[in-house]
Parts: sequence; C-alpha cells; structure tokens
Amino acid sequence: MRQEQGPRLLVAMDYSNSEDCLKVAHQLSPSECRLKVGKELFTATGPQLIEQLMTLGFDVFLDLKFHDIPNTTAKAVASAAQLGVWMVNVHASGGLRMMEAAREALVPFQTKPWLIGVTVLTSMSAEDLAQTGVNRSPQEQVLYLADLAKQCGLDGVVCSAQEVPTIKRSCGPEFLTVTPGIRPANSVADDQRRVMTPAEAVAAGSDYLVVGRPVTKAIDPSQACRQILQNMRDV
Ligand SMILES: O=c1ccn([C@@H]2O[C@H](COP(=O)(O)O)[C@@H](O)[C@H]2O)c(=O)[nH]1
Repeated sequence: MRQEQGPRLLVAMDYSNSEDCLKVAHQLSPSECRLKVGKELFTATGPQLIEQLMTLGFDVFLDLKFHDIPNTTAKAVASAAQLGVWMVNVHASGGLRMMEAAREALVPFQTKPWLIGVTVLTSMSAEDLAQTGVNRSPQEQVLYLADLAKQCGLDGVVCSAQEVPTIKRSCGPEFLTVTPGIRPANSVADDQRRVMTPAEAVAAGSDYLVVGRPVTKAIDPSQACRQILQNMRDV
C-alpha cells in the first residue's frame, strides 16, 4: 500500500463558478489542506479549473462519485487519472464488477489517483436508507460496502467518521477512510445526518476529513480552516 504525508483536511469547494472558487483557494494553503471538486463546480467549470487548482499547488480530490456500467465507469476513472487528480471515487453500490473495472482502468497510469468507494452518503439516516429498500442500518451497510470495496482492491472508502473504527478493524489500518459530515461543535448539521466534530473524527482514526460549508460559507474561510486544523490537533 502506497503511503503518503500531507494535509488530512480536504476542503469541499462547492461553488458555482471558477471565480468564487479561486478567490477562496488563494486564501488557503496547500500545506494545510487539499481541495475537493464536486459535481456542482466540475459541471460548471470543467477540467480547466482542476488544472488551475493544481497549478496553485493543491492536490485535488475529484468527487464525481461515478456510478455506471463497468465499462463507462472505468473510462471515466481513466479520464480523471489523465487529469492528474490525487483522488477519485466511485459508488461502491455499483458492485464488484464495476469497482474491479475501475481499479483495472488505473493500471496503465504511473501516478495513480487513490481510488475510493462511496459507501452510504453521510446525509442518510436509517430511515433514508430504508426508503431505498436497504434494511440494514447505515453502520451495517457501510461495513458491508467497505468490505466489498476492499475485496475489489480499492484504496479506501467514503463513510462517516462514526463508522471509521469498525471499518479499520475489518479492512485494516491502511484502508483509507475519507469522512465528510464534519461539523465543528455547536454548528448546524445542514443536510448531514451522520456527523462528528473534527476532533472526534481524528480520534476515531479518520484519514481524511472533508469539510465544506463550515469553511466555504464562513466570513473568513482561511480563519475557519485554521480553527478546524486547531480542533483536529486538540485530540
Ligand atoms: O457521503 C458523502 C459523500 C460526499 N459528500 C460531499 O462532501 C461535502 C460535504 O460538504 P459539507 O458542506 O461539509 O456538508 C459535499 O461536497 C458533499 O457532496 C458528503 O457530504 N457525504
């Protein structure tokens, strides 16, 4: 398993245009955080912005959560690798053949992005999951999909920090856990349902903490980022 140093804080740059994103990126430091580009920003701006963020020195997690037939997913993951992103993801619920195809698609690349499987979205409660026909608890379903992702040779999963200890026990300490649903103490959860504070997530063993609105909606995003980093060190 590849090892690496570097920031564990991933800021979700959920903006609708390049200008807003770049304004905040210039206030952040690649030595303190990495950047996550998701569906809103990528759909609005395309690959050019990824290049610009990488030119500023940031590692980029392209969070497009691919979920399609194996061939299409594999091609999409290869296109992401071509962009030079640091991390890319697919939905683990796309199944074994889909995840294996995604992993195989990265074999030709010398510098491979981390390939991560999304388990159960952190916005989902037990009730939300049951509405999709899944009658396991979120914790059970996350573990089930994490085990499947591990079996397919993925590098780790997206999950909530609440599930990290169980995943690490089952899949091993080197299997990466990327955890959105991070909220500083006393802040609003918004649409997130399975949340933890930065300090709790670090204590639970999360490898990478994904934080969006608490930074991007702050009056001073750089100061909000520094506060979260301080809270991560408070463990
Ligand atoms: O299970 C998941 C998977 C991805 N996300 C993404 O992370 C950020 C979280 O943003 P906040 O503003 O901190 O809630 C966002 O880009 C999601 O698309 C997730 O939240 N949960």
